[in-house]
Amino acid sequence: SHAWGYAANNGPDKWADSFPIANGPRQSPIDIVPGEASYDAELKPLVLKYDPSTCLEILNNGHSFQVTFVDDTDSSTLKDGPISGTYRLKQFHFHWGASDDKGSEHTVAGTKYPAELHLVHWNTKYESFGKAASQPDGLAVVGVFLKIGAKNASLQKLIDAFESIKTQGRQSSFANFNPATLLPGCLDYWTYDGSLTTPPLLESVTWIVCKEPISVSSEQMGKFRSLLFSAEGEAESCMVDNYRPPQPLKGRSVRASFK
Ligand SMILES: NS(=O)(=O)c1c(F)cccc1F
Ligand SMILES: [Zn+2]
Repeated sequence: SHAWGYAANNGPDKWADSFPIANGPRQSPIDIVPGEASYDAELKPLVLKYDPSTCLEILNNGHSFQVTFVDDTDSSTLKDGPISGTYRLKQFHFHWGASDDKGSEHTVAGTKYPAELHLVHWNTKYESFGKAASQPDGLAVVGVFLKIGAKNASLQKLIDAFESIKTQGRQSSFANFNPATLLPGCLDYWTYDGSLTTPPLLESVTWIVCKEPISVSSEQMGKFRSLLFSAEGEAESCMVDNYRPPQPLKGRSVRASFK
């Protein structure tokens, strides 16, 4: 059945069995090689406008934890950057490792970060996230690397909610969180055409990966690893290593917004 996951029997190396697009021409993530990215002076600065009052809930979906937003108006949007039009924030989530030496999906010249944040936006030229997700210009995901360092007060607000979403399927209300507090100070980015990094792996994502990481303490990473893939009453399985490794570039170019 479609019970995909990150274990040996249902993980990234098995996804092509049920989702053949896994071997498609624009799959994500990729290894970003800064020396091979081409600076594009026509790329605009990102314009992110987030309204904390659109924050709805935090949930454990069995693959990651996710914070979901009300997306029936243009309150929280992404504009400019490499995209045209207006994309609405739908949710953000993370990918991380079992130890601090791995966890990110994108890598930078082979370097893995301990975690990666994804802010998922959909193109309002389509009527919903679901419709947009099947279109080549339907989604725009902003990726932010997490690097071990100082404790991050903004991440701590998410961590403080983990007790209520420990197991798969649990969700709890989560209000007035401003995702802008998770962005690095500098919004220089790399951009390329890619896909969802989890099944159904749809090739509908304009990726926008920030060059500058945000900080997370090692203790905070430990709290990420206290979440469970498993549901209540099932044998406990720690939510770790929920990342897809880099995929073939297949001739795509990666552009840089900075010199
Ligand atoms: N990882 S990702 O950002 O590509 C992603 C999406 F964009 C949308 C849904 C799930 C998901 F995992
Ligand atoms: Zn993701």
